[in-house]
Amino acid sequence: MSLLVLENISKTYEASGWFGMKKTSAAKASSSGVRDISLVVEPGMCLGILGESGAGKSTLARIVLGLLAPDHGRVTFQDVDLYRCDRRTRQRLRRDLQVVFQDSYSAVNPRQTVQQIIGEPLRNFERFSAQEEKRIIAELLETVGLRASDMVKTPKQMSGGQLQRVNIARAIALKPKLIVLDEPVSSLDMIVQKQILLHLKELKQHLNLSYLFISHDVMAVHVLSDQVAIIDNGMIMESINTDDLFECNHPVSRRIVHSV
Ligand SMILES: Nc1ncnc2c1ncn2[C@@H]1O[C@H](COP(=O)(O)OP(=O)(O)OP(=O)(O)O)[C@@H](O)[C@H]1O
Repeated sequence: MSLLVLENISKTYEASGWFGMKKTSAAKASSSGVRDISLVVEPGMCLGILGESGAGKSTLARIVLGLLAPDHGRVTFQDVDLYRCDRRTRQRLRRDLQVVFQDSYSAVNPRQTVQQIIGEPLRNFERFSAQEEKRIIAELLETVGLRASDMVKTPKQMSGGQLQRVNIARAIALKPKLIVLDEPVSSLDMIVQKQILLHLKELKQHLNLSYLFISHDVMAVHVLSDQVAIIDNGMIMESINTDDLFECNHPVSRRIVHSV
């Protein structure tokens, strides 16, 4: 069974111009989200979605996360139609479908401690004793390369890279099946980017995770992904094995891949 299947997904944003005036048809076309996207994520696989700014990557991420209903097409996660199931089923699926966003600081409540941040999904979905929860959080911190003693810190006391590790710990806390990584290292410096990408790769193997890795960075996609879908203007231009990424055929794919 495939973990995630997208079939012919399209989403067009309602375009209104300045002061609510209607846009011209050319402007409407340019604000299109995604068009006729089909893709599959198998268990244990990292599918990279590579595209330039405005290509439709975040739109796709929000559709996969159940946050933005597509106009057409179907999203099937663990054999369930994500937009045609009841609320209870969707909530159950939510624990297997986690996300790490680009901006580590805005993804957390600045007033919470690391312990409270990582503990949130545990409290929402499980019923551990306070002691057991603390033990799990300590273990999660060590799994992502931080120290158990970091749990008393607040986001302000951490670097961007450390805080992104906290976000990763929160995302893996419930042992999900799929994590949507929406530009998870783009706001970090090069050395930290590489450390976190390699760590994500290790975690994928050890925890048998699958990733949908959204990025504009061809090198990052190359490090982490098994397969890559190159997206431009809301459409998939080419799907390719990562090993063949630099030999892609489509002229638009070549432009994107060689634009580094
Ligand atoms: N809420 C919205 N209303 C109108 N148009 C939108 C909206 N969100 C996105 N768009 C348009 O849809 C297209 C795809 O945007 P999206 O944010 O998905 O791209 P992206 O690849 O994630 O870009 P970036 O890397 O810059 O975040 C763009 O043309 C964008 O202007």
